[in-house]
Amino acid sequence: MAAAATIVIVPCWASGHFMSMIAAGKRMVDASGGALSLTVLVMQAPTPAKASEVDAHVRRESSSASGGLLDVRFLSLPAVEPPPTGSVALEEFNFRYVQLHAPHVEEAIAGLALPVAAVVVDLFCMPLLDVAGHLAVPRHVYFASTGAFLALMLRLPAIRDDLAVRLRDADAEEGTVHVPGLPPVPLAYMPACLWSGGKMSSNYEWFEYYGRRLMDATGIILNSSVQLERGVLAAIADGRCVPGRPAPTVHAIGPVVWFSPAGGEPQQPPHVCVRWLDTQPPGSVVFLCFGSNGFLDEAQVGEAAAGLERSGHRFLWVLRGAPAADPASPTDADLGAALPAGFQARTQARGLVWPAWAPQKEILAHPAVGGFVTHCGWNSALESLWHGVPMAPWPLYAEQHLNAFELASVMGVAVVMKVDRRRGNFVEAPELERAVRALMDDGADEEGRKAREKAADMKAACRKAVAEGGSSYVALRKLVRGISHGGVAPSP
Ligand SMILES: O=c1ccn([C@@H]2O[C@H](COP(=O)(O)OP(=O)(O)O[C@H]3O[C@H](CO)[C@@H](O)[C@H](O)[C@H]3O)[C@@H](O)[C@H]2O)c(=O)[nH]1
Repeated sequence: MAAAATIVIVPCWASGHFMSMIAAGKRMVDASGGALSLTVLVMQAPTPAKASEVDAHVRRESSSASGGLLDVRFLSLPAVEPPPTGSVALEEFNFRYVQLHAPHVEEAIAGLALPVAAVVVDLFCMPLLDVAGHLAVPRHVYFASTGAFLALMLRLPAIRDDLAVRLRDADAEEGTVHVPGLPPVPLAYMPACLWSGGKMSSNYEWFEYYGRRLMDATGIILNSSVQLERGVLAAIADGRCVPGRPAPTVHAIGPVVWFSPAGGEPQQPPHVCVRWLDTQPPGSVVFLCFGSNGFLDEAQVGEAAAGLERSGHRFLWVLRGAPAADPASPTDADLGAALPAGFQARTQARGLVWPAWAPQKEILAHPAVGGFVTHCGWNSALESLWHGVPMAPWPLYAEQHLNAFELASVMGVAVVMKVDRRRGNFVEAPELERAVRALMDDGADEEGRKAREKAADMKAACRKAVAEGGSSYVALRKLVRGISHGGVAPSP
């Protein structure tokens, strides 16, 4: 049937956000049974490397969407001149860059042929909430991270003074922070976007702003589920985050990962990493990967190589090189130069180092993979849980330290690994060796055994959440019903 209205989504250009939001948008359209279409307004990314990543995503998604059953359209917004970077904090730059798109977003929405049922903006595109407000269209925020980070952000304005003082204190590492619904969070696990290098981050005030603006949304669409984060979701719903004001309804529709039987879109012919995994015994390989932006410096690569070698375990290591021009885009690594002399020769019988983007979803779905050393980007964590793979958290930036705490100390699906924040999240070789052994040694380590069991439980819980009648399935349908009935025609 032809769609009667469209959902407009405005994703942020970062891959971990962009792909997650497209997948969520498609899921909404699918759940509407054809009553809604999806219109994706694509901002040109501010750097050439990110712009080409976004182009690749749009090309791939446009071809698969047109070949499929879903009504999905991509509209490119006119390019804007990025604001000067200078000494401006990253979040301020992003905010100003997004804000410059507001007139183009308004014009694009006004020019649509179908009535607009809702506008959904990424967390980092929050200035565009005002456009939807101006057009009197329901406005939702898509939150690609955890409910725990959402609870903390909602709480930031209320705890500003207390937190600001403590985060400014270089010796504050011993304290804890109260995130509603979580056990006390040690300061060492505070997100790096709030606290880094032993002091308050220059981005702090922007996250506080986002926390405040979240309250202006009609609803918050969250890539998580009640099964994964019952405590924090209850705390948000009970109004424990913002004193005296209920938060907007949180629609926990996750995990939003791809749901083909293999858990990804298998490449033909299979990728080198997958072909190598095909030759390894079940559950024997530890996989190391650090998301779309993560990379390790030279000293850390040497230390990680030593830890992996001493662990004696099989490994698949995605090793990216330091960014060249764009600080958020790692390059393909020159393995000869990056790895310690002789490492590859000594470990070639049991290890593969891959220097470029790898098919992570396919890798995590592979039966040979038994553990995942991850930077704890939330998509990576969800993909791991979807396949029941236990983790060793190695957080690097953004909110990843908080995710690491939740995975290890709340969900119990990860073994703790000591990451030295004061040394740029450095992990010593013996610590990596210990964590890999704990994760992979069969039954030898109690923490590892529990993490494997819990990860298997979470695999079942994730699948149950999105299956018919599951909490995320129900939340998605409720959201879509609400959107279908609340749509209004765009302004003439
Ligand atoms: O070689 C690679 C590297 C990554 N991926 C995929 O890229 C995505 C990475 O997403 P994520 O794990 O969330 O990491 P980031 O790209 O770092 O994501 C950003 O966005 C996330 C969602 O808000 C946050 O949780 C992170 O901290 C933030 O860095 C995942 O789907 C991976 O499967 C690959 O397929 N191959």
